[in-house]
Amino acid sequence: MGKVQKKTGKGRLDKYYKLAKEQGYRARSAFKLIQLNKKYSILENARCTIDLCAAPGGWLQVASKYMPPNSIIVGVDLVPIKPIPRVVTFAADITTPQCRNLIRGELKDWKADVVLHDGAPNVGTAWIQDAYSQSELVLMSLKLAVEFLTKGGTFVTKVFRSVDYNNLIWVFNQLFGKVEATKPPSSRNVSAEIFVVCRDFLAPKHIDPKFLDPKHVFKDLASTISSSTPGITAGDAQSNVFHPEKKRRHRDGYADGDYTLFKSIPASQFILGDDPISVLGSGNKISFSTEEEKGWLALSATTDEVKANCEDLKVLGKGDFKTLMKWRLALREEACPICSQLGLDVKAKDTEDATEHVEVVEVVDEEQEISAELERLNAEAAARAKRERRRANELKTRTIQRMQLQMTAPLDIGLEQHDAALGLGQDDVFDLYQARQSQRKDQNAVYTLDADGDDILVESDAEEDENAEEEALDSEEEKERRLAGLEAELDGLYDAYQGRLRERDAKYKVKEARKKNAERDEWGGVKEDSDMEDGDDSGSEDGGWDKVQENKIDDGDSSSGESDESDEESVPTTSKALKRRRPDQEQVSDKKEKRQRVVSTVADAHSNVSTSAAAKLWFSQGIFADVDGLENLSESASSTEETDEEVTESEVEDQDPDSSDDDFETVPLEKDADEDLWDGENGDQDSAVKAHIQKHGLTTAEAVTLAQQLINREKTKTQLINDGFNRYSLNSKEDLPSWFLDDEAKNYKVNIPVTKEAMAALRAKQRALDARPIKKVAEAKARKKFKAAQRLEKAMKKAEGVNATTDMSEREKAQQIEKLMRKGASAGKKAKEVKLVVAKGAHKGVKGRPKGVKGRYTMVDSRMKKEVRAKKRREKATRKRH
Ligand SMILES: C[S@@+](CC[C@H](N)C(=O)[O-])C[C@H]1O[C@@H](n2cnc3c(N)ncnc32)[C@H](O)[C@@H]1O
Repeated sequence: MGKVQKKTGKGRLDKYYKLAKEQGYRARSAFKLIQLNKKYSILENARCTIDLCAAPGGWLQVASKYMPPNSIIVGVDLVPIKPIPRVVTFAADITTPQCRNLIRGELKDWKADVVLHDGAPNVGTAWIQDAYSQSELVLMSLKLAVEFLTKGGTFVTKVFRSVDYNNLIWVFNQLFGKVEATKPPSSRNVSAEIFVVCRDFLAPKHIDPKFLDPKHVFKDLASTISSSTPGITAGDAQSNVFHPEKKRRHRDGYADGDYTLFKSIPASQFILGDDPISVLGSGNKISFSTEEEKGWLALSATTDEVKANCEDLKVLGKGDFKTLMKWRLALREEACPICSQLGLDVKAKDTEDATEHVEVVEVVDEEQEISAELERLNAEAAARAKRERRRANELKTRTIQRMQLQMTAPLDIGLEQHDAALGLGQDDVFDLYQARQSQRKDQNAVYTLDADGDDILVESDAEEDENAEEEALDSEEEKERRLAGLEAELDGLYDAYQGRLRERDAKYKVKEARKKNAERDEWGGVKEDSDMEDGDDSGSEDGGWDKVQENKIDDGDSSSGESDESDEESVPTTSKALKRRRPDQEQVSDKKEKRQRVVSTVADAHSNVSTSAAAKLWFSQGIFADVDGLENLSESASSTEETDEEVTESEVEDQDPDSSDDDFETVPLEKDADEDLWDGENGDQDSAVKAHIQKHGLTTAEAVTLAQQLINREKTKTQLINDGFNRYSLNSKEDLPSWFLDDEAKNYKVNIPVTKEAMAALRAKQRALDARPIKKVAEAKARKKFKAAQRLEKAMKKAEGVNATTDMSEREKAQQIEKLMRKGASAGKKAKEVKLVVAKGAHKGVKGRPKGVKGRYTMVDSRMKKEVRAKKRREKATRKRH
């Protein structure tokens, strides 16, 4: 097939397309013929068929399939058709005599029963053009059909619903007995095609050649476009330059006496004529030959553009024609003396068409402009609204997120209470700059940050307070205080956030539960010593708590100084800032500081903390005899386990006035196994690690790798110690916020390589752990074992009794003992087996023991099971209804 108008998009691949593919048809159009044949039974009785415009051969395939064997099928198309069995094909133009001769040569004297035509011209221009050529093609195919069809034969053709349609049908009716137009279901609705089935060919002896002459058949149509302009023929349908798609072929030939192709039209004909549009379409040039016309040339309305346009009308576009029409109007309206002399109404009916056209175009342009402008404004407004909506949503989401992360605590924080600029938590509390700025706004001072991030006072509103404010703000102390306050707040919020995270963590929950259990076990009872000066009883339920309080009091004057000296690193914050914290800020203290302080004081405090009775009992076992520093470990453990509440500095100060001078507070250590092992800086770290390893073994792949390397002598102890000093080991953690340190700890560390073997060892260990039976199973097994042992023991006792008796002979004794021992060794009574005997066949209706059944038995009925089930079902249904 040549160029075929393609239906684009998914619609092209419709069900007939798929069917055609499935059934091996070359074109989906095959189904059109199948459906036509189904309706009119065209092919079944045909012995000779000619298919005009047959490529790629879909219709030929159908014809070959439905026509009787040995029938003749001839296909013609402009493009060659791939061979089809039983089909002869030619490549020829059906409008040419050559095609006719080829068919004649093939058919010889035969006549065709059916002539098919599904032609579509290969022009891809405007639809009206297509339709016209299609009609011509139809007439050409009809010409061939009437030549080759036998009397009573059928002609099937495709026509397009166009102005030519009725003319064609009229012609068909002259030549065929029955003419019917139909649109098979497979023909797309979007297509203007329609199939005309002309049956019962009349085969008149003489056919008027006009019936087959497009010039005559479509004559009426051509004449509908009349021309009142002298020298312009009806064939000048193309003269409407504003509708070039309605171009028609020049089928009337040249006007009488005018045989030239180039036409020069006098300007007066265009200006004064009734049909200026036709003039523009028919001529090549507008000439100014008369004096009058030359006079128009001199007018201002006749611009250079107009003159250039008049030179060659064939190259003009729509816009140029509009210019000429406007020029014509202008001449007629203002400059043309003839018009005024003639009293011509410039907006007269004769020019209405053109005038209207031009005006409409202008109005449309203006309207278009306005609507475009409107559209633009609307789009802008919509975009703006969308942007605002998005921004609001983002803000909302951020706020919610912060609330969820506990980063925003509206009205909980001193800053926010005073500062509306923070938008009740809408703004980021981590924005230090903003926080400071807003804080200062309260004090009517505006600040900015210098290059180093320090505050610089830019201006101050309230002059009265200016000096005082400046003093306060500029002072280092004030700055430090504020900074410390903010950081403390941040830390507090971060701790709360971590707390939340931990609460959600299942492992943490288990750990907490264990801790509680341990606490329960280790509870030291009600404090005996009740001579505490402090009246605060918040934690007094716990004996351990009280003891820690005592320790703190003791430490306040004695140990703090010592610790300070003995372990300077562990108490890094001897800063004045902490001392000067605001009361509300003091409640939130640095987690790290707390930890360090406790570590430094626990060692001194241990003498005051008594170990619980259970702990004493436990550690009194021989196994712990050689373990160094056990006391410290156990004591620190008990003290820290018991004191998991925070103690504020103020409380410590309350308890001991001397301690107010002290630079640090004693806070109970938050018990954390890992912290004990890896983070603690006390002397017990090694022993704690040892204990942990003894209890759990090596639990990390890194540790196993290192251990294996040591054992395999790949590394020496010295190398390992040296490896311990790396670029991270001397990093100071001083003054860094805990959230930062937590984050650093995750990523800022040496990557110890892990070997495959280490991983395999750990996995094997884990598998062994997993393979352990669960507690209940282990208990059941142990119970069983225990009972077996008991039985055996009992049997032994009995056997001894039997042996001791004098009433029995030795043989009898041996028999009895053997029986007893067998019984004792057996696994106890076995449930006796009950045999189920189905009451059917030989057992049906049997009373008493059925034949061949030994031991215990139960008779069962095969129906019983079903009936019981049915009964249950019924009961259930009745229950539901109630
Ligand atoms: C829709 S296709 C025919 C499809 C065909 N019925 C089938 O089922 O495969 C139209 C065909 O008409 C052919 N055609 C158009 N003008 C022609 C002409 N003047 N002579 C011969 N064939 C022509 C085109 O080459 C094109 O292959």
